[in-house]
Amino acid sequence: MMRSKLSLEQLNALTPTEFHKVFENVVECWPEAAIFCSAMVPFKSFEAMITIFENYLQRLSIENKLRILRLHPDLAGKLLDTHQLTEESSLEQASAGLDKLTPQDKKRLTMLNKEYKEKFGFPFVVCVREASKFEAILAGVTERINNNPEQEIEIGIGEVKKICRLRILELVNKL
Ligand SMILES: NC(=O)N[C@H]1NC(=O)NC1=O
Repeated sequence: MMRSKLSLEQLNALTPTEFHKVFENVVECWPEAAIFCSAMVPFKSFEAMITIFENYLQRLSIENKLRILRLHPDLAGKLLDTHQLTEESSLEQASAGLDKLTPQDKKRLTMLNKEYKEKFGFPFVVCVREASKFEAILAGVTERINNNPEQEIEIGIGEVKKICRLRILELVNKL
Protein backbone atom coordinates (compact mmCIF):
# COMPACT_ATOMS: atom_id res chain seq x y z
CA MET A 1 0.00 0.00 0.00
CA MET A 2 1.36 3.44 -0.89
CA ARG A 3 1.14 5.87 1.96
CA SER A 4 2.66 9.28 2.39
CA LYS A 5 6.00 9.23 4.15
CA LEU A 6 6.00 10.20 7.81
CA SER A 7 7.93 13.14 9.17
CA LEU A 8 9.62 12.66 12.53
CA GLU A 9 6.94 14.81 14.11
CA GLN A 10 4.12 12.73 12.62
CA LEU A 11 5.88 9.53 13.62
CA ASN A 12 6.29 10.70 17.19
CA ALA A 13 2.57 11.55 17.34
CA LEU A 14 1.49 7.98 16.48
CA THR A 15 -0.20 5.90 19.14
CA PRO A 16 1.56 2.59 19.87
CA THR A 17 -1.15 0.77 17.89
CA GLU A 18 -0.73 3.04 14.87
CA PHE A 19 3.06 2.74 15.11
CA HIS A 20 2.83 -1.02 15.20
CA LYS A 21 0.55 -1.09 12.12
CA VAL A 22 2.87 1.15 10.06
CA PHE A 23 6.06 -0.74 10.92
CA GLU A 24 4.74 -4.28 11.36
CA ASN A 25 6.65 -5.76 8.42
CA VAL A 26 9.98 -3.95 8.65
CA VAL A 27 11.17 -7.29 10.02
CA GLU A 28 9.65 -9.82 7.65
CA CYS A 29 6.49 -11.38 9.14
CA TRP A 30 7.69 -10.55 12.68
CA PRO A 31 5.37 -7.82 14.06
CA GLU A 32 6.85 -8.27 17.56
CA ALA A 33 9.74 -5.98 16.55
CA ALA A 34 7.38 -3.08 15.85
CA ILE A 35 5.32 -3.85 18.97
CA PHE A 36 8.48 -3.75 21.10
CA CYS A 37 9.70 -0.52 19.52
CA SER A 38 6.27 1.16 19.70
CA ALA A 39 6.85 1.48 23.45
CA MET A 40 9.95 3.65 22.75
CA VAL A 41 8.10 6.46 20.90
CA PRO A 42 9.08 9.38 20.77
CA PHE A 43 12.45 9.17 19.01
CA LYS A 44 15.14 11.85 18.76
CA SER A 45 15.74 11.01 15.11
CA PHE A 46 15.03 8.30 12.53
CA GLU A 47 18.55 7.00 13.11
CA ALA A 48 17.77 6.63 16.82
CA MET A 49 14.68 4.61 15.95
CA ILE A 50 16.58 2.39 13.50
CA THR A 51 19.19 1.74 16.19
CA ILE A 52 16.45 0.60 18.56
CA PHE A 53 15.16 -1.91 15.98
CA GLU A 54 18.75 -3.10 15.36
CA ASN A 55 19.46 -3.52 19.06
CA TYR A 56 16.17 -5.35 19.50
CA LEU A 57 17.21 -7.82 16.78
CA GLN A 58 20.73 -8.20 18.15
CA ARG A 59 19.54 -9.01 21.68
CA LEU A 60 17.10 -11.76 20.69
CA SER A 61 17.82 -15.34 21.73
CA ILE A 62 19.38 -17.67 19.18
CA GLU A 63 16.01 -19.46 18.97
CA ASN A 64 14.21 -16.27 17.99
CA LYS A 65 16.96 -15.29 15.55
CA LEU A 66 16.48 -18.67 13.90
CA ARG A 67 12.71 -18.17 13.83
CA ILE A 68 13.16 -14.82 12.08
CA LEU A 69 15.56 -16.23 9.50
CA ARG A 70 13.09 -19.04 8.80
CA LEU A 71 10.31 -16.51 8.13
CA HIS A 72 12.22 -15.16 5.15
CA PRO A 73 11.11 -16.28 1.71
CA ASP A 74 13.66 -17.88 -0.60
CA LEU A 75 15.13 -15.56 -3.19
CA ALA A 76 13.50 -16.29 -6.54
CA GLY A 77 11.64 -19.15 -4.85
CA LYS A 78 8.12 -20.61 -4.82
CA LEU A 79 6.49 -17.63 -3.11
CA LEU A 80 7.77 -15.33 -5.83
CA ASP A 81 6.59 -17.73 -8.54
CA THR A 82 3.11 -17.90 -7.00
CA HIS A 83 2.87 -14.16 -6.22
CA GLN A 84 2.63 -14.77 -2.50
CA LEU A 85 5.52 -12.62 -1.32
CA THR A 86 4.88 -9.74 1.06
CA GLU A 87 4.72 -6.42 -0.77
CA GLU A 88 8.10 -5.39 0.68
CA SER A 89 9.86 -8.60 -0.31
CA SER A 90 8.28 -8.52 -3.75
CA LEU A 91 9.66 -5.02 -4.43
CA GLU A 92 13.10 -5.98 -3.08
CA GLN A 93 13.36 -9.14 -5.16
CA ALA A 94 12.18 -7.28 -8.28
CA SER A 95 14.78 -4.54 -7.66
CA ALA A 96 17.54 -7.09 -8.24
CA GLY A 97 15.71 -8.62 -11.21
CA LEU A 98 15.02 -11.87 -9.35
CA ASP A 99 11.56 -12.00 -10.92
CA LYS A 100 13.07 -11.97 -14.41
CA LEU A 101 15.93 -14.45 -14.24
CA THR A 102 16.80 -16.62 -17.19
CA PRO A 103 15.90 -20.28 -16.60
CA GLN A 104 19.62 -21.10 -16.19
CA ASP A 105 20.20 -18.40 -13.58
CA LYS A 106 17.05 -19.38 -11.71
CA LYS A 107 18.27 -22.97 -11.62
CA ARG A 108 21.71 -21.92 -10.32
CA LEU A 109 20.20 -19.88 -7.50
CA THR A 110 17.59 -22.51 -6.65
CA MET A 111 20.25 -25.20 -6.34
CA LEU A 112 22.47 -23.05 -4.13
CA ASN A 113 19.50 -22.03 -1.97
CA LYS A 114 18.62 -25.68 -1.52
CA GLU A 115 22.19 -26.63 -0.59
CA TYR A 116 22.36 -23.75 1.87
CA LYS A 117 19.06 -24.65 3.50
CA GLU A 118 20.04 -28.31 3.79
CA LYS A 119 23.29 -27.35 5.54
CA PHE A 120 21.90 -24.73 7.96
CA GLY A 121 18.19 -25.47 8.32
CA PHE A 122 17.21 -21.91 7.42
CA PRO A 123 17.13 -19.98 4.15
CA PHE A 124 19.93 -17.87 2.74
CA VAL A 125 19.09 -14.28 3.71
CA VAL A 126 20.74 -11.25 2.15
CA CYS A 127 19.64 -7.64 1.80
CA VAL A 128 19.03 -7.80 -1.94
CA ARG A 129 18.62 -4.05 -2.31
CA GLU A 130 22.17 -3.71 -1.08
CA ALA A 131 23.63 -6.71 -2.93
CA SER A 132 21.62 -5.38 -5.90
CA LYS A 133 23.09 -7.53 -8.69
CA PHE A 134 22.29 -11.14 -9.35
CA GLU A 135 25.96 -12.12 -9.66
CA ALA A 136 26.72 -10.52 -6.27
CA ILE A 137 23.87 -12.48 -4.67
CA LEU A 138 25.12 -15.69 -6.23
CA ALA A 139 28.69 -14.98 -5.09
CA GLY A 140 27.34 -14.30 -1.57
CA VAL A 141 25.58 -17.63 -1.20
CA THR A 142 28.53 -19.50 -2.75
CA GLU A 143 30.90 -17.97 -0.20
CA ARG A 144 28.67 -18.00 2.87
CA ILE A 145 27.75 -21.67 2.48
CA ASN A 146 31.28 -22.44 3.78
CA ASN A 147 30.64 -20.70 7.14
CA ASN A 148 29.58 -22.47 10.30
CA PRO A 149 25.98 -22.18 11.59
CA GLU A 150 26.84 -19.72 14.41
CA GLN A 151 28.47 -17.38 11.91
CA GLU A 152 25.58 -17.66 9.49
CA ILE A 153 22.96 -16.87 12.16
CA GLU A 154 24.83 -13.65 12.98
CA ILE A 155 25.47 -12.75 9.33
CA GLY A 156 21.83 -13.52 8.47
CA ILE A 157 20.56 -11.31 11.32
CA GLY A 158 22.97 -8.60 10.14
CA GLU A 159 21.23 -8.79 6.75
CA VAL A 160 17.80 -8.65 8.45
CA LYS A 161 18.97 -5.41 10.12
CA LYS A 162 19.93 -3.93 6.74
CA ILE A 163 16.57 -4.97 5.26
CA CYS A 164 14.83 -3.43 8.29
CA ARG A 165 16.74 -0.14 7.93
CA LEU A 166 15.84 0.18 4.24
CA ARG A 167 12.19 -0.74 4.89
CA ILE A 168 11.98 1.95 7.61
CA LEU A 169 13.57 4.52 5.29
CA GLU A 170 10.86 3.74 2.70
CA LEU A 171 8.21 4.74 5.24
CA VAL A 172 9.67 7.97 6.55
CA ASN A 173 10.48 11.35 5.12
CA LYS A 174 14.12 12.09 5.89
CA LEU A 175 13.98 15.77 4.91
N1 LIG B 1 15.89 -14.76 1.50
C1 LIG B 1 16.03 -13.43 1.57
O1 LIG B 1 17.13 -12.90 1.71
N2 LIG B 1 14.91 -12.68 1.48
C2 LIG B 1 14.91 -11.31 1.54
N3 LIG B 1 15.99 -10.45 1.31
C3 LIG B 1 15.50 -9.25 0.99
O2 LIG B 1 16.18 -8.25 0.74
N4 LIG B 1 14.14 -9.30 0.96
C4 LIG B 1 13.72 -10.55 1.23
O3 LIG B 1 12.60 -11.00 1.23
